[in-house]
Amino acid sequence: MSAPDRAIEAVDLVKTYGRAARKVRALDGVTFSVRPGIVFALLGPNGAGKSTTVRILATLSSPEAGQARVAGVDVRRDPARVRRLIGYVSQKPAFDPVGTGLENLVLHGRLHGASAATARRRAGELLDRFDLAPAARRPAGTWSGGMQRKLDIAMGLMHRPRVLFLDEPTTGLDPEARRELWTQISGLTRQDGLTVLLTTHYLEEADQLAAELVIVDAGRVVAAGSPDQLKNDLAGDTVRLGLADRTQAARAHRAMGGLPAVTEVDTDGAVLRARVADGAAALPAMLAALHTAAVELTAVSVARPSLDDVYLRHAGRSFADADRTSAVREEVRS
Ligand SMILES: Nc1ncnc2c1ncn2[C@@H]1O[C@H](COP(=O)(O)OP(=O)(O)OP(=O)(O)O)[C@@H](O)[C@H]1O
Repeated sequence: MSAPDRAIEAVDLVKTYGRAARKVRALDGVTFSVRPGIVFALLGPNGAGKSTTVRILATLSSPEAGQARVAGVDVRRDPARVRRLIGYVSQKPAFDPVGTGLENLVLHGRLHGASAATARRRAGELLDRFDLAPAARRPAGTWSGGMQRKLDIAMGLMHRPRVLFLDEPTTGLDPEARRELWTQISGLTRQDGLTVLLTTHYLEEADQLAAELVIVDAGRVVAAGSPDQLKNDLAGDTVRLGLADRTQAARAHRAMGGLPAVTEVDTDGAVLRARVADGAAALPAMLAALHTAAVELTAVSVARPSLDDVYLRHAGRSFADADRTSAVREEVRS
Protein backbone atom coordinates (compact mmCIF):
# COMPACT_ATOMS: atom_id res chain seq x y z
CA MET A 1 0.00 0.00 0.00
CA SER A 2 0.88 3.68 -0.08
CA ALA A 3 0.36 6.12 -2.86
CA PRO A 4 2.24 9.29 -1.84
CA ASP A 5 -0.36 11.50 -3.48
CA ARG A 6 -3.08 10.25 -1.15
CA ALA A 7 -4.08 12.12 2.02
CA ILE A 8 -5.93 9.10 3.38
CA GLU A 9 -5.81 5.43 2.46
CA ALA A 10 -7.91 2.70 4.05
CA VAL A 11 -7.45 -0.86 2.86
CA ASP A 12 -9.68 -3.77 3.86
CA LEU A 13 -10.53 -2.45 7.32
CA VAL A 14 -12.35 -4.95 9.51
CA LYS A 15 -13.80 -4.24 12.95
CA THR A 16 -16.11 -6.33 15.11
CA TYR A 17 -17.79 -5.23 18.35
CA GLY A 18 -19.24 -7.47 21.07
CA ARG A 19 -19.11 -11.22 21.46
CA ALA A 20 -21.07 -14.33 20.54
CA ALA A 21 -24.75 -13.59 19.85
CA ARG A 22 -24.22 -9.85 20.29
CA LYS A 23 -21.36 -9.71 17.80
CA VAL A 24 -21.60 -6.86 15.28
CA ARG A 25 -19.33 -6.71 12.25
CA ALA A 26 -19.17 -2.92 12.03
CA LEU A 27 -16.61 -2.92 9.18
CA ASP A 28 -16.36 -5.75 6.73
CA GLY A 29 -13.43 -4.81 4.49
CA VAL A 30 -13.68 -1.06 3.98
CA THR A 31 -11.34 0.28 1.28
CA PHE A 32 -11.08 3.81 -0.13
CA SER A 33 -8.55 6.56 -0.69
CA VAL A 34 -8.72 10.33 -0.61
CA ARG A 35 -6.65 12.78 -2.63
CA PRO A 36 -5.34 15.83 -0.77
CA GLY A 37 -7.15 19.14 -0.62
CA ILE A 38 -10.72 17.97 -1.14
CA VAL A 39 -13.85 17.40 0.91
CA PHE A 40 -14.47 13.66 0.92
CA ALA A 41 -17.66 12.16 2.33
CA LEU A 42 -18.42 8.82 3.90
CA LEU A 43 -22.14 8.64 3.21
CA GLY A 44 -24.31 5.97 4.75
CA PRO A 45 -27.38 5.30 6.86
CA ASN A 46 -27.21 5.03 10.66
CA GLY A 47 -25.08 2.13 11.78
CA ALA A 48 -23.31 1.75 8.40
CA GLY A 49 -19.86 1.96 9.98
CA LYS A 50 -18.93 5.59 9.29
CA SER A 51 -17.94 6.60 12.83
CA THR A 52 -16.02 3.36 13.30
CA THR A 53 -14.00 4.09 10.16
CA VAL A 54 -13.22 7.64 11.26
CA ARG A 55 -12.25 6.51 14.75
CA ILE A 56 -9.76 4.07 13.24
CA LEU A 57 -8.31 6.73 10.95
CA ALA A 58 -8.05 9.13 13.90
CA THR A 59 -6.20 6.41 15.91
CA LEU A 60 -8.96 6.21 18.53
CA SER A 61 -9.73 2.59 17.71
CA SER A 62 -7.77 -0.30 16.20
CA PRO A 63 -8.95 -2.42 13.31
CA GLU A 64 -8.76 -6.22 13.59
CA ALA A 65 -7.50 -6.37 10.04
CA GLY A 66 -6.53 -4.02 7.27
CA GLN A 67 -4.28 -1.00 7.03
CA ALA A 68 -4.71 2.73 7.06
CA ARG A 69 -2.48 5.70 6.39
CA VAL A 70 -3.22 9.33 7.06
CA ALA A 71 -0.95 11.98 5.51
CA GLY A 72 1.34 9.10 4.58
CA VAL A 73 1.66 7.79 8.15
CA ASP A 74 0.50 4.32 9.20
CA VAL A 75 -2.14 4.72 11.93
CA ARG A 76 -1.08 1.57 13.78
CA ARG A 77 2.68 2.04 13.54
CA ASP A 78 2.88 5.70 14.44
CA PRO A 79 -0.39 6.87 16.03
CA ALA A 80 1.28 9.77 17.89
CA ARG A 81 2.50 11.26 14.61
CA VAL A 82 -0.90 10.80 13.00
CA ARG A 83 -2.51 12.66 15.91
CA ARG A 84 -0.25 15.64 15.34
CA LEU A 85 -1.27 15.77 11.69
CA ILE A 86 -5.03 15.51 12.12
CA GLY A 87 -7.94 17.30 13.68
CA TYR A 88 -10.87 15.20 14.85
CA VAL A 89 -14.31 16.60 15.59
CA SER A 90 -16.60 13.95 17.02
CA GLN A 91 -20.39 13.87 16.99
CA LYS A 92 -20.44 14.89 20.64
CA PRO A 93 -19.49 18.43 21.67
CA ALA A 94 -15.90 18.72 22.87
CA PHE A 95 -16.02 22.25 24.30
CA ASP A 96 -16.49 23.19 27.94
CA PRO A 97 -19.89 24.94 28.14
CA VAL A 98 -18.81 27.02 31.13
CA GLY A 99 -15.69 28.37 29.44
CA THR A 100 -15.93 31.18 26.89
CA GLY A 101 -15.27 30.47 23.23
CA LEU A 102 -11.87 32.12 23.51
CA GLU A 103 -10.93 30.15 26.64
CA ASN A 104 -11.91 26.87 24.99
CA LEU A 105 -9.77 27.57 21.96
CA VAL A 106 -6.75 28.78 23.89
CA LEU A 107 -6.92 25.79 26.24
CA HIS A 108 -7.10 23.43 23.28
CA GLY A 109 -4.11 25.10 21.66
CA ARG A 110 -2.11 24.88 24.90
CA LEU A 111 -2.96 21.16 25.15
CA HIS A 112 -1.38 20.76 21.73
CA GLY A 113 1.78 22.42 22.97
CA ALA A 114 1.36 26.00 21.72
CA SER A 115 2.64 28.92 23.83
CA ALA A 116 -0.02 31.15 25.40
CA ALA A 117 0.72 33.92 22.86
CA THR A 118 0.58 31.57 19.86
CA ALA A 119 -2.62 29.97 21.11
CA ARG A 120 -4.29 33.38 21.60
CA ARG A 121 -3.23 34.52 18.13
CA ARG A 122 -4.51 31.35 16.47
CA ALA A 123 -7.75 31.49 18.50
CA GLY A 124 -8.30 35.06 17.30
CA GLU A 125 -7.79 34.01 13.67
CA LEU A 126 -10.26 31.16 13.99
CA LEU A 127 -12.87 33.21 15.84
CA ASP A 128 -12.75 35.72 12.96
CA ARG A 129 -12.78 33.05 10.35
CA PHE A 130 -15.91 31.39 11.75
CA ASP A 131 -17.64 34.71 12.52
CA LEU A 132 -17.54 33.91 16.23
CA ALA A 133 -15.52 36.93 17.40
CA PRO A 134 -18.52 38.94 18.74
CA ALA A 135 -19.44 36.02 21.05
CA ALA A 136 -15.86 35.08 21.97
CA ARG A 137 -16.12 36.21 25.61
CA ARG A 138 -19.47 34.58 26.34
CA PRO A 139 -19.71 31.06 27.83
CA ALA A 140 -19.92 28.60 24.93
CA GLY A 141 -22.90 26.89 26.61
CA THR A 142 -25.00 29.98 25.84
CA TRP A 143 -24.21 29.90 22.09
CA SER A 144 -26.57 28.64 19.36
CA GLY A 145 -26.19 25.07 18.08
CA GLY A 146 -24.61 26.31 14.83
CA MET A 147 -22.07 28.45 16.71
CA GLN A 148 -21.19 25.55 19.00
CA ARG A 149 -20.52 23.27 16.01
CA LYS A 150 -18.26 25.95 14.53
CA LEU A 151 -16.43 26.21 17.86
CA ASP A 152 -15.85 22.45 17.88
CA ILE A 153 -14.45 22.64 14.35
CA ALA A 154 -12.28 25.64 15.24
CA MET A 155 -10.88 23.63 18.18
CA GLY A 156 -10.02 20.84 15.76
CA LEU A 157 -8.07 23.37 13.67
CA MET A 158 -6.08 25.06 16.46
CA HIS A 159 -2.89 23.07 15.82
CA ARG A 160 -3.08 23.53 12.01
CA PRO A 161 -3.74 19.90 11.03
CA ARG A 162 -3.33 18.67 7.46
CA VAL A 163 -6.34 16.39 7.57
CA LEU A 164 -9.58 17.18 9.39
CA PHE A 165 -12.13 14.50 10.34
CA LEU A 166 -15.67 15.68 10.93
CA ASP A 167 -18.12 13.07 12.23
CA GLU A 168 -21.64 14.13 11.19
CA PRO A 169 -20.85 17.83 11.48
CA THR A 170 -24.31 19.15 10.70
CA THR A 171 -26.57 16.63 12.44
CA GLY A 172 -29.20 18.47 14.49
CA LEU A 173 -28.59 21.86 12.86
CA ASP A 174 -31.36 23.83 11.18
CA PRO A 175 -31.11 24.20 7.38
CA GLU A 176 -29.68 27.73 7.56
CA ALA A 177 -26.92 26.80 10.02
CA ARG A 178 -26.19 23.68 7.94
CA ARG A 179 -25.70 25.71 4.78
CA GLU A 180 -23.45 28.18 6.57
CA LEU A 181 -21.32 25.33 7.85
CA TRP A 182 -21.08 23.86 4.34
CA THR A 183 -19.64 27.17 3.13
CA GLN A 184 -17.13 27.19 5.97
CA ILE A 185 -16.09 23.58 5.34
CA SER A 186 -15.62 24.18 1.60
CA GLY A 187 -13.45 27.18 2.46
CA LEU A 188 -11.12 24.98 4.49
CA THR A 189 -10.14 23.01 1.41
CA ARG A 190 -10.20 25.89 -1.09
CA GLN A 191 -8.36 28.49 0.96
CA ASP A 192 -6.21 26.36 3.26
CA GLY A 193 -5.58 23.26 1.14
CA LEU A 194 -6.79 21.08 4.02
CA THR A 195 -8.16 17.61 3.34
CA VAL A 196 -11.54 17.16 5.01
CA LEU A 197 -13.15 13.77 5.53
CA LEU A 198 -16.68 14.02 6.83
CA THR A 199 -19.32 11.46 7.60
CA THR A 200 -22.93 12.16 6.89
CA HIS A 201 -26.27 10.51 6.48
CA TYR A 202 -27.62 13.48 4.55
CA LEU A 203 -27.64 12.73 0.84
CA GLU A 204 -27.87 16.42 0.03
CA GLU A 205 -24.84 17.22 2.16
CA ALA A 206 -22.65 14.71 0.33
CA ASP A 207 -24.02 15.90 -3.00
CA GLN A 208 -23.38 19.60 -2.33
CA LEU A 209 -20.15 19.45 -0.42
CA ALA A 210 -18.09 16.44 -1.41
CA ALA A 211 -15.76 16.38 -4.40
CA GLU A 212 -15.66 12.61 -3.95
CA LEU A 213 -17.47 10.16 -1.73
CA VAL A 214 -17.98 6.56 -0.83
CA ILE A 215 -21.34 5.11 0.07
CA VAL A 216 -21.01 2.78 3.03
CA ASP A 217 -23.66 0.20 3.79
CA ALA A 218 -23.48 -2.48 6.49
CA GLY A 219 -19.73 -2.11 6.91
CA ARG A 220 -18.88 -2.17 3.21
CA VAL A 221 -18.18 0.39 0.51
CA VAL A 222 -20.88 -0.11 -2.10
CA ALA A 223 -20.07 2.80 -4.43
CA ALA A 224 -17.29 5.34 -4.91
CA GLY A 225 -16.73 8.40 -7.08
CA SER A 226 -17.71 12.03 -7.44
CA PRO A 227 -21.43 12.75 -6.95
CA ASP A 228 -21.76 13.50 -10.68
CA GLN A 229 -19.90 10.36 -11.76
CA LEU A 230 -22.06 8.20 -9.54
CA LYS A 231 -25.25 9.75 -10.85
CA ASN A 232 -24.10 9.68 -14.47
CA ASP A 233 -23.27 6.00 -14.15
CA LEU A 234 -26.99 5.47 -13.74
CA ALA A 235 -27.97 6.36 -17.28
CA GLY A 236 -31.60 7.36 -17.81
CA ASP A 237 -34.26 8.97 -15.67
CA THR A 238 -36.07 8.24 -12.45
CA VAL A 239 -39.85 8.51 -12.47
CA ARG A 240 -41.34 9.05 -9.02
CA LEU A 241 -45.01 8.36 -8.52
CA GLY A 242 -46.92 9.34 -5.39
CA LEU A 243 -49.66 6.76 -4.71
CA ALA A 244 -52.94 7.71 -3.05
CA ASP A 245 -52.11 5.25 -0.27
CA ARG A 246 -49.54 2.59 0.50
CA THR A 247 -51.98 -0.31 0.05
CA GLN A 248 -51.76 0.31 -3.72
CA ALA A 249 -47.98 -0.15 -3.76
CA ALA A 250 -47.94 -3.87 -4.61
CA ARG A 251 -50.45 -3.39 -7.43
CA ALA A 252 -48.50 -0.46 -8.84
CA HIS A 253 -45.24 -2.41 -8.57
CA ARG A 254 -46.75 -5.29 -10.59
CA ALA A 255 -48.12 -2.92 -13.23
CA MET A 256 -44.70 -1.30 -13.70
CA GLY A 257 -42.91 -4.64 -13.75
CA GLY A 258 -44.79 -5.60 -16.91
CA LEU A 259 -43.51 -2.64 -18.96
CA PRO A 260 -40.43 -3.18 -21.17
CA ALA A 261 -39.29 0.46 -20.72
CA VAL A 262 -39.01 0.08 -16.92
CA THR A 263 -35.67 -1.38 -15.88
CA GLU A 264 -36.00 -1.15 -12.06
CA VAL A 265 -38.91 -0.59 -9.69
CA ASP A 266 -38.85 0.14 -5.99
CA THR A 267 -41.61 1.14 -3.59
CA ASP A 268 -41.11 2.95 -0.32
CA GLY A 269 -44.42 3.44 1.51
CA ALA A 270 -46.71 5.30 -0.85
CA VAL A 271 -43.91 6.30 -3.24
CA LEU A 272 -43.00 4.23 -6.28
CA ARG A 273 -39.79 4.85 -8.09
CA ALA A 274 -39.08 3.47 -11.57
CA ARG A 275 -35.90 3.69 -13.63
CA VAL A 276 -36.37 4.23 -17.36
CA ALA A 277 -34.09 5.19 -20.24
CA ASP A 278 -36.19 8.22 -21.22
CA GLY A 279 -38.74 9.53 -18.73
CA ALA A 280 -40.79 11.64 -21.14
CA ALA A 281 -41.08 8.79 -23.65
CA ALA A 282 -41.95 6.15 -21.06
CA LEU A 283 -44.47 8.14 -19.03
CA PRO A 284 -47.63 7.69 -21.20
CA ALA A 285 -47.36 3.87 -21.12
CA MET A 286 -46.63 3.94 -17.38
CA LEU A 287 -49.67 6.10 -16.63
CA ALA A 288 -51.87 3.91 -18.84
CA ALA A 289 -50.70 0.74 -17.06
CA LEU A 290 -51.37 2.30 -13.65
CA HIS A 291 -54.81 3.43 -14.76
CA THR A 292 -55.65 -0.10 -15.97
CA ALA A 293 -54.47 -1.46 -12.61
CA ALA A 294 -56.78 1.06 -10.85
CA VAL A 295 -53.89 2.77 -9.08
CA GLU A 296 -54.62 6.33 -7.96
CA LEU A 297 -51.79 8.83 -8.19
CA THR A 298 -51.19 11.99 -6.18
CA ALA A 299 -47.97 13.12 -7.85
CA VAL A 300 -45.71 12.35 -10.79
CA SER A 301 -42.18 13.61 -11.40
CA VAL A 302 -39.39 12.77 -13.81
CA ALA A 303 -35.85 13.58 -12.74
CA ARG A 304 -32.21 12.81 -13.41
CA PRO A 305 -30.84 10.22 -10.96
CA SER A 306 -30.07 11.42 -7.43
CA LEU A 307 -27.63 9.97 -4.91
CA ASP A 308 -30.66 8.24 -3.41
CA ASP A 309 -31.05 6.37 -6.71
CA VAL A 310 -27.33 5.54 -6.62
CA TYR A 311 -27.74 4.12 -3.12
CA LEU A 312 -30.82 2.13 -4.14
CA ARG A 313 -28.95 0.63 -7.08
CA HIS A 314 -25.94 -0.43 -5.01
CA ALA A 315 -27.51 -1.29 -1.66
CA GLY A 316 -30.77 -2.72 -2.97
CA ARG A 317 -33.02 -0.52 -0.76
CA SER A 318 -33.76 3.16 -0.46
CA PHE A 319 -31.61 5.30 1.78
CA ALA A 320 -34.58 6.37 3.93
CA ASP A 321 -35.57 2.73 4.33
CA ALA A 322 -32.05 1.74 5.40
CA ASP A 323 -31.90 4.60 7.91
CA ARG A 324 -35.24 3.55 9.41
CA THR A 325 -34.30 -0.15 9.54
CA SER A 326 -30.97 0.49 11.22
CA ALA A 327 -32.54 2.90 13.72
CA VAL A 328 -34.97 0.13 14.74
CA ARG A 329 -32.11 -2.41 14.88
CA GLU A 330 -30.05 -0.12 17.12
CA GLU A 331 -33.07 0.38 19.43
CA VAL A 332 -33.64 -3.37 19.75
CA ARG A 333 -29.96 -3.90 20.50
CA SER A 334 -29.68 -1.26 23.21
N1 LIG B 1 -18.69 0.46 21.03
C1 LIG B 1 -19.54 -0.31 20.36
N2 LIG B 1 -20.00 -1.46 20.88
C2 LIG B 1 -20.86 -2.26 20.18
N3 LIG B 1 -21.30 -1.99 18.96
C3 LIG B 1 -20.90 -0.85 18.38
C4 LIG B 1 -20.00 0.05 19.06
N4 LIG B 1 -19.77 1.12 18.23
C5 LIG B 1 -20.49 0.88 17.11
N5 LIG B 1 -21.16 -0.29 17.20
C6 LIG B 1 -22.02 -0.88 16.15
O1 LIG B 1 -21.27 -0.95 14.94
C7 LIG B 1 -22.10 -0.60 13.84
C8 LIG B 1 -21.47 0.58 13.11
O2 LIG B 1 -21.55 1.71 13.97
P1 LIG B 1 -21.01 3.16 13.57
O3 LIG B 1 -21.25 4.07 14.73
O4 LIG B 1 -19.66 3.06 13.01
O5 LIG B 1 -22.02 3.53 12.39
P2 LIG B 1 -22.33 4.95 11.76
O6 LIG B 1 -22.46 4.71 10.30
O7 LIG B 1 -21.35 5.95 12.20
O8 LIG B 1 -23.75 5.28 12.36
P3 LIG B 1 -24.25 6.61 13.10
O9 LIG B 1 -24.57 7.55 12.03
O10 LIG B 1 -25.49 6.12 13.80
O11 LIG B 1 -23.17 7.04 14.04
C9 LIG B 1 -23.49 -0.32 14.38
O12 LIG B 1 -24.26 -1.48 14.26
C10 LIG B 1 -23.22 0.00 15.85
O13 LIG B 1 -24.31 -0.36 16.66
